[in-house]
Amino acid sequence: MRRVEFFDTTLRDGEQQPGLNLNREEKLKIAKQLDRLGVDIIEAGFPASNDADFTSVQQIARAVQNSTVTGLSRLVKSDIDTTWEALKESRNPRIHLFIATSDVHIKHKLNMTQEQVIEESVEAVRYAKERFSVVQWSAEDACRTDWGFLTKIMTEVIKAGVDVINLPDTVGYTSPSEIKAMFQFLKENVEGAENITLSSHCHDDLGMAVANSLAAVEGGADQVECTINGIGERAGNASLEEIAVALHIREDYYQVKQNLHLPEIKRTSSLVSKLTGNVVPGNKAIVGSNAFAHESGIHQDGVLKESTTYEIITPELVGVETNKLVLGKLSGKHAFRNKVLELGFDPPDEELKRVFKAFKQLANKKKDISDDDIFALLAADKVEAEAKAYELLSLQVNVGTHNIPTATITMKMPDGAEAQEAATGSGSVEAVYNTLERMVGSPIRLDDYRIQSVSGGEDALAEVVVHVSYNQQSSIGRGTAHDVLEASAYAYVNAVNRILAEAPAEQPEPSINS
Ligand SMILES: CC(=O)SCCNC(=O)CCNC(=O)[C@H](O)C(C)(C)COP(=O)(O)OP(=O)(O)OC[C@H]1O[C@@H](n2cnc3c(N)ncnc32)[C@H](O)[C@@H]1OP(=O)(O)O
Ligand SMILES: CC(C)C(=O)C(=O)O
Ligand SMILES: [Mg+2]
Repeated sequence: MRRVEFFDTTLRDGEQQPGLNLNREEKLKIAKQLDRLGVDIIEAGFPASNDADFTSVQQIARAVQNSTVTGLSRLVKSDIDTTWEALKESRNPRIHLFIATSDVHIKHKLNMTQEQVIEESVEAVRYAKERFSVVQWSAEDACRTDWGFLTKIMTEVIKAGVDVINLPDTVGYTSPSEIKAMFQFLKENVEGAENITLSSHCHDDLGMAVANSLAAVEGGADQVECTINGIGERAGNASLEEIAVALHIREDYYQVKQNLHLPEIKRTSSLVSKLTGNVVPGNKAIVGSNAFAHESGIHQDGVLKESTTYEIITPELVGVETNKLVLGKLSGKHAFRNKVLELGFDPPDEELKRVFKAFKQLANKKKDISDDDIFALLAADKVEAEAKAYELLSLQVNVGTHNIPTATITMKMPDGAEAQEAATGSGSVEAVYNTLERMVGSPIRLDDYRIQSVSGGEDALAEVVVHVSYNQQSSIGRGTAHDVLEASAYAYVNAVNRILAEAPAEQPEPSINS
């Protein structure tokens, strides 16, 4: 099986992303991580473009252990000399020369003729070959270049001694079938092509950079140029992690090997994301936070029974600890039960059904359901199930700057009848508790009242815990709801119910106000 080499240009083309600026230390950190990932070639910068790039390329070339380090250069002698100065101490000095070959670039940008482009390329390759052990030459905008001209110029640079020819889709214009055909054509028609490495370098303007890179491999490319997280000029470059994992997972189809140590992928992606400030979208293939997450009940059930039903990549392959079953409004009972067991509860089926119903109601209102939310639902349900006497049916509270807070409550009483009562208070919680006290018909002292939010965010649940005493007994009650007053009422009713459960003989007589 032939091997495809990974040429990472995060530090050169990646840094060309508008607004992105990495300092020397940051570039060194990324280069060392790329080395650990096992990329074959690191393009560390464009040494002749500025002093910072020069120093950084030099420093990376000295520091990196296994990867070959290269730098970009125009076909200008002074650029080649500067690149040599930056790389001469590296283990395998390698230069990346480039010149545009498409009509539009030659005519409007370079203001040259095709013959001049060939002449300058040949001269630069020869000059570079006297210094560097590996010389790469790129036909910028190759995918918009006439194949006849490409054949001609490639033949000449091969004769001049080039080792690697890169055929970039500089503006992300090509399609998978077209680039595959282009590589196949040039491999067959360029004299000496069999003795050099052919490389692809795709941009993502039409969202096809990865697909085009893979098609180039099918067409015969032995090297792929790409960046971590697909960062780069305009819409970015082909993303390394996507190409690498596609080649691995579909090795049966592509029939190529690679040298990357895939479990370093996630760490590399996170490092680049942190240092560049480029947030990786949740749905990004391989490295997005949702790449191994499932929220739909049918998928969660499938994954719990056999993960390969919905996962073609194991999280561990790319250095992600585990997959995630996210609970939400589309989740089903299998995933819910799995979470309940994970939290250390093992309720009987009836209780589980009840809590699942409460969870579904909550999920309809709340975007992110946390473990704390589930825990609160389970704990609340447990005490309610232990002792159900009073049941809060509805609560309405009138408050306002110039109003006396008034609560109106409807409850199911221990005898099964519905009762309604209203009372005021100096604050809204007090109005609720005065009303409940009237309905319970006995003086119940509130000893302590605590409120906290369960999980974060604006839609977090409120959890209220109360300590009450009645007839020399004390009890704790807990209530959870989106609304603070509702949670307060649930907590109070819960505490009263627990007293009733523990001392049935002392039951306070309910008042009949309905
Ligand atoms: C497809 C790619 O990603 S190519 C790499 C792009 N990356 C960068 O441009 C980042 C670094 N660039 C720079 O720092 C600067 O552009 C420099 C230092 C390289 C050049 O800066 P300047 O001399 O001010 O020129 P400027 O950038 O305005 O224009 C580019 C010049 O290089 C010429 N040029 C472009 N490509 C090449 C090439 N491969 N070989 C020789 N000359 C080239 C252009 O025709 C233009 O020449 P002109 O001044 O005679 O018109
Ligand atoms: C310099 C070359 C390889 C390039 O980045 C491109 O053409 O996109
Ligand atoms: Mg590019």
